[in-house]
Amino acid sequence: MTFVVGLTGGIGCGKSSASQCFVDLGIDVIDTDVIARMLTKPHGLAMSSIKNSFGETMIAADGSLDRGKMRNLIFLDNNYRVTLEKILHPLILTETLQQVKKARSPYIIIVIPLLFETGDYDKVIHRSLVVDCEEQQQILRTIKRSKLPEHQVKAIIATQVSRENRLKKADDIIVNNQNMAFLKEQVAQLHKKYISYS
Ligand SMILES: Nc1ncnc2c1ncn2[C@@H]1O[C@H](COP(=O)(O)OP(=O)(O)OP(=O)(O)O)[C@@H](O)[C@H]1O
Repeated sequence: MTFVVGLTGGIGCGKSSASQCFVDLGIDVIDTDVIARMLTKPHGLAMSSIKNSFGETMIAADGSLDRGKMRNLIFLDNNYRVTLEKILHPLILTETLQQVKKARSPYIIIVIPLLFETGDYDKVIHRSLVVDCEEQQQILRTIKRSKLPEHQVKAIIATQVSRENRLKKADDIIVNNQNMAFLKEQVAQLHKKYISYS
């Protein structure tokens, strides 16, 4: 069985940046956010269930999920979040497991933003890796990249597991509080370690 590392971290902490560093080292990276987007494209596997549960109002003109509208809706009422997650999470897990089977690198990284929130991947991963930075930096990076307003970024952070708990649960931590070179250096060290485990 291939050695599997679950990479997580709060919004904007640098999960995509860190996972790109692993890709550059030849490692297969499976990104559950990419899978979620694939499932909610026009004709995506999740779209008929989303239409049944939420109606046409959540569907954009091209037939994909209207992510902005859905984001607003699930902030309004947590029941909507639960409904959406009940549709998406099993489909994401199934697709992830299929991609794990196809992966060929010495070990695999799965990017799972909600790794510690869901527990869905406890039996899939051998080790957890948290990409961490200070909350202020996290907020600035997220605003810069997503153009979401600060209050919405803070609201998203509040729905995620706390930084303290995430760090407690981490097997490995990337301290992403400097530049890209510092991030790459830490990924290179972890790469050596994971190769030795695989
Ligand atoms: N070490 C770094 N140096 C400079 N910029 C960085 C660094 N790490 C991340 N960033 C920038 O911060 C922003 C957020 O990073 P990234 O997209 O990797 O985070 P993420 O955790 O994947 O975010 P999300 O949870 O929203 O998907 C991006 O614009 C990225 O370029």
